[in-house]
Amino acid sequence: MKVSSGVDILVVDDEADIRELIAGILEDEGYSVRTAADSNAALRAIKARKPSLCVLDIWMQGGGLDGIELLSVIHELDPDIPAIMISGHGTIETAVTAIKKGAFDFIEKPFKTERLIMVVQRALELTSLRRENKRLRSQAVVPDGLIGNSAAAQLLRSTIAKVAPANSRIMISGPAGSGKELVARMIHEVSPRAKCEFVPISAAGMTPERLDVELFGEEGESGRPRKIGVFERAHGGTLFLDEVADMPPESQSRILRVLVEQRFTRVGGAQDVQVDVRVISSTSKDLSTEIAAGRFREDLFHRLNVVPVRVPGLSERRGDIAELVQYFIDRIAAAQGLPKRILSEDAMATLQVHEWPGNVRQLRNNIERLLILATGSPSEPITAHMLPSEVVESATAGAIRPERIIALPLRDAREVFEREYLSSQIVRFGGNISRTANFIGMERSALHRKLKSLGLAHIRSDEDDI
Ligand SMILES: Nc1ncnc2c1ncn2[C@@H]1O[C@H](COP(=O)(O)OP(=O)(O)OP(=O)(O)O)[C@@H](O)[C@H]1O
Repeated sequence: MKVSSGVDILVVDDEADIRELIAGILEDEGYSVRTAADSNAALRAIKARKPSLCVLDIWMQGGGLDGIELLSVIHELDPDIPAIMISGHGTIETAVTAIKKGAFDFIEKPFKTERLIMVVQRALELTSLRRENKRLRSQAVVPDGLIGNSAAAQLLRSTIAKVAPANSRIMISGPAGSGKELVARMIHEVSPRAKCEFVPISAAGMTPERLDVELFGEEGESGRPRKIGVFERAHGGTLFLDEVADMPPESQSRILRVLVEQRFTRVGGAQDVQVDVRVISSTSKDLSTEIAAGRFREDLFHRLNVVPVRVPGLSERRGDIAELVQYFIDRIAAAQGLPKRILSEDAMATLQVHEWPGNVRQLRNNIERLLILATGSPSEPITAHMLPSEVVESATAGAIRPERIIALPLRDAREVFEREYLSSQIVRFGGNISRTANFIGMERSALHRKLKSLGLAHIRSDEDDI
């Protein structure tokens, strides 16, 4: 099947004949293809225009980055560009590493034309599916629920219920990917404004001029709008200023004026537009630092930060991880027509001790990758060694450090170990002693005695009293 247009593929290989061969095959399929002989040329091409997909040779001679290093740089620029790796004989292990680092798939040289075409098609399909899911999610009238039952998740739910009915502006802070936009959507959905739109806007990557048009719209002939801005679209509803600290100073001043005056003019226009909008903002940066550095207006901060809401990072609510994992498995499997998988106890434990710097979004991406790449029959559990290497490595690195306990006599060292081990296990099982005892292979009553002797009796859950 020929693909008409719009798909732009970048082929990076230091061998001219392979490069041309791959380009020729893909062009015959109707794709538009650009080529690069090394990583520098590749990065220049990507910066000039974002490709729909990259085909990267793993081993490239002549200086510059190799394919795997290039893959990391590309994904730093844009994690959504799918990459297919080309590996030579004997480099399968490296190709597997590339997949763990986020490559979509790999093709072994010498390869069959059909295999190349099939992998490219699959990668493009998956990417467009993801884009569509993202679009649907951003349009969804009813947001996904807030998953999790940790004390932090419960507090967040009760805060949402409290702040939603009021009309006050809200500033949601929390690390990237922790769920700030989800919380904003939930506030909108349970507020009296739910019948009108929730409109998110992010300033990332926009020039101040473009952002002005996005925020306030643009006026065409005879005072008629050529483009409606988000302030107008959110009339009666909620405007979500995502990562508000990314707003350039010019836009900060204009937003402040709208908040004070409740009116604005469209770009290129003279007519006042009046709106009734509730503004919810989010930040993953410490705004007091941004204010001190002169990057964020203090008067705007006070206008926006009427009710502060903090969304904790995932490492502060590890008790939610098991539930989130199950939720993502169910959702992603259903959305992408993939078989559901179960996780072995050790795989789940590894996910529960990982730091998750990218928070819930990173956990979600890892689950999606696991479901897509999982080998073996769907009835076989996914084990810890099938998880991405950085997750497995950080789990072992977090274990009791020998340099800390080496200075202790055995009895005290054992106590340090038992204390850390048992408290982590209990947190992992949401404070449930029976499940903890079952997993660690101890009688429930013996575990109770042990916790008491270690001074840890308080961390068990209430319903678990003996
Ligand atoms: N408690 C939760 N239950 C279910 N899904 C969640 C939860 N928290 C976050 N998510 C999901 O994780 C992803 C990231 O969340 P979201 O976009 O709200 O984070 P964010 O803090 O706004 O991120 P950023 O700072 O990068 O804009 C989304 O897919 C969201 O639906």
